[in-house]
Amino acid sequence: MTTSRHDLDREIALEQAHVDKVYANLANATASAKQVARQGREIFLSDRTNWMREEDGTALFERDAFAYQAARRLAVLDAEHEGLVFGRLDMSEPADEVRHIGRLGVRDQEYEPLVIDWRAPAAEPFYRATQTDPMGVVRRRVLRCRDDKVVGLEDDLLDTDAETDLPILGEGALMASLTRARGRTMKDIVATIQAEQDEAIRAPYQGVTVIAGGPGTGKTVVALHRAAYLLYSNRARLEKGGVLVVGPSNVFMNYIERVLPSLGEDSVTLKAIGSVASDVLGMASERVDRASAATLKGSLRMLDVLRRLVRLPLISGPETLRVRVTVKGEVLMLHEDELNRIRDNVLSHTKLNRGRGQALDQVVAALARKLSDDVELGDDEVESLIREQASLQMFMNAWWPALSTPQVLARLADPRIVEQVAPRLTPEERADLVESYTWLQHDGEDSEITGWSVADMALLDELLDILGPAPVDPDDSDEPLFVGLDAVNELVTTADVLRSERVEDPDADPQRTFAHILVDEGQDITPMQWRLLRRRGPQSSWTIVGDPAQSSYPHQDETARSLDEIVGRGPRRTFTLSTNYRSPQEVFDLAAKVIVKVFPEADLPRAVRSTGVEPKLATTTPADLDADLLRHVRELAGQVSGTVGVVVPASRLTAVTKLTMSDPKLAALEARLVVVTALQAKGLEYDGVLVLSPDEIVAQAPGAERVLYVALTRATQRMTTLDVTEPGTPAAWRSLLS
Ligand SMILES: Nc1ncnc2c1ncn2[C@@H]1O[C@H](COP(=O)(O)OP(=O)(O)OP(=O)(O)O)[C@@H](O)[C@H]1O
Repeated sequence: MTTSRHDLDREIALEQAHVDKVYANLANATASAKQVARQGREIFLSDRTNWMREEDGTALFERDAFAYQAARRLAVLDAEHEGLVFGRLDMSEPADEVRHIGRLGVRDQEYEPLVIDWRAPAAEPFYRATQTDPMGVVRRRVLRCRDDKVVGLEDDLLDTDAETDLPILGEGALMASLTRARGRTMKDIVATIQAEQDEAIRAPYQGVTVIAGGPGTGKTVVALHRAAYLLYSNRARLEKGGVLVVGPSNVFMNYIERVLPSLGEDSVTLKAIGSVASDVLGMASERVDRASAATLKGSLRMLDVLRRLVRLPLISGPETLRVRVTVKGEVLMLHEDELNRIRDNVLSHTKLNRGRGQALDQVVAALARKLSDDVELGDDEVESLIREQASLQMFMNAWWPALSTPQVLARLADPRIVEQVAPRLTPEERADLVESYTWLQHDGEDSEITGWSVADMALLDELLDILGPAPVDPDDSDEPLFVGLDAVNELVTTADVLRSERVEDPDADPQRTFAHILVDEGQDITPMQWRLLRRRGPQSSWTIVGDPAQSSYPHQDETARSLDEIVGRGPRRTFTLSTNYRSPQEVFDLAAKVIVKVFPEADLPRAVRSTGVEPKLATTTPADLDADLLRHVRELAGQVSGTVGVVVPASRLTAVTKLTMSDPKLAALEARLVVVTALQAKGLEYDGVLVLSPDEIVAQAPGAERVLYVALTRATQRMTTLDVTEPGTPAAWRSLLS
């Protein structure tokens, strides 16, 4: 490989000339797009009777649609200071053709391509060509740019048989990119996508695409590039229908949020799993239940509990659950059994919040049937006499109130209710469930735990599906809940009826739906959460990213069944990524030893690089913990130039955060230092990682050793583990290493 400074400078100057031309053309296109937009607006705003001129305006818009698109995406890129051009292909077929590859396509005045969008078919060889199959490429060049300046380049000679005098420069773009210090947010990999990753990115839109592979194989970053690719190849469908990207937490969403804008896409909705249902619930959560409750609440067994809960009336017992009216001096009553039958009958085909009218009708009819035959009144008269009675209205308000989902779920704080609605759970599970809602009794004052949990969001969303939306104002519950037949008299025409039903359509699903849903860390999505997601995409196609070996939800078979429901009969394709781009071999070898003992079927990727530095396995005692922890974290911070992550068991999060902040040296690191639980660290990476007390992480996290495996696979450079044990007592997890 030629590496002389002179050659390099000459080639950089040549590339700079092309990049300058690209920016100049783009500036022209943007200026003309803006001008056309302005003219278009003026035309539309001018005299509305001048139809010819309006048509002119439309034509202008169509002709310049390309410029608009480019200008819009450029505005996003500008904000990111990313280099627009990052690659070049020198082709042998077609002979001597040169293609520059970039974040968006740019053409010159003659409509000749100056830069090809990385997602276009013509750019595919940039990612797929190899020396075995050069795909017509002689030389592949990666350009490193800072804003609009070319600062370096790396070449690969792909067609070794081709007679060429093209210089081959540089030392490999991938390694340069992998060894850079990490910041707080994920970067795009558009210049260094590898062939197996490219296949997953460009997989067809339809059905379900599963991206599997071990830690650090690029599943997340590949999935995000896939979202950008799908927007490019199916823009009309996806911009209209929307793309939803779901991840495990807000920290994770913040970590990945810059990737799509850096690829010029800003129209994607990003949500943590605890926020997906905020569209209908008006709330979100990040709070994780204790392991046993989290697992139970994620299970499909909760469906039976919720359905029974909705059926269970708020009032019960022969003295309370009865209705009594008087007609012509005759007392008519319905008792618990009869009322329960009506309730079951209505709820067998109607949602509770939509069924009140029917339930009232059936109660009235049943009461009317009780009237003795010798009362001489027409059926209609009897029914309207019954309906008028205040006792009936009061009974209906108590028996069939419009319910909000939190009101219903909150009933699980009462052990007597749980006893009735959860006969299939074990006594321990029932106790776990009640215990997880004790915060509802305390007004949240003395307890650290307040508010609904992430798992509750899926239960609330499910309840909404069972109940139907509550009417806007619960105080109006004597009124018909929705405009229905009762209101027809006031309407004039059939069209009015239809229109009115459209506005208040009680059968319309309230949640927002998407055309494509991308789920990251899919191994942690519980079956109840899959149901929540499916309601957001009944017709959508899916990209599902995950690694079962990192799962914190223990019942994988149940999860697999939920996933099968999503797939239905649609096409499903799986891509398994096999190279670990994150952790050095020394770090990953240690993590691999842990996971194969407990999860032998784990996908173990091959680490792409090695640093020669083994992880450090340190031990301390409870008494020395604070001092030793600070010492080790300071040491790591001195060894790496990027981020340092302290991964702790959940019970120590607050204490360790305070401890590190109280140390002036560590406090000075500011954004470079992060303290997170092992669960929060999912999907993230840091240059230096300290894993505190692996044994406690195993004991406290729902996925036990699998969550420890997550913690042990976060480092890009160096890792220290710190056991906290009494002198002479070895840490239990170390036995997994032998
Ligand atoms: N082709 C590539 N070029 C440069 N960097 C890459 C490439 N592929 C992956 N990486 C980098 O490797 C790191 C790991 O990627 P990513 O987080 O997507 O992996 P993952 O498979 O989702 O990991 P985990 O399962 O642990 O969440 C990231 O820093 C990513 O940018």
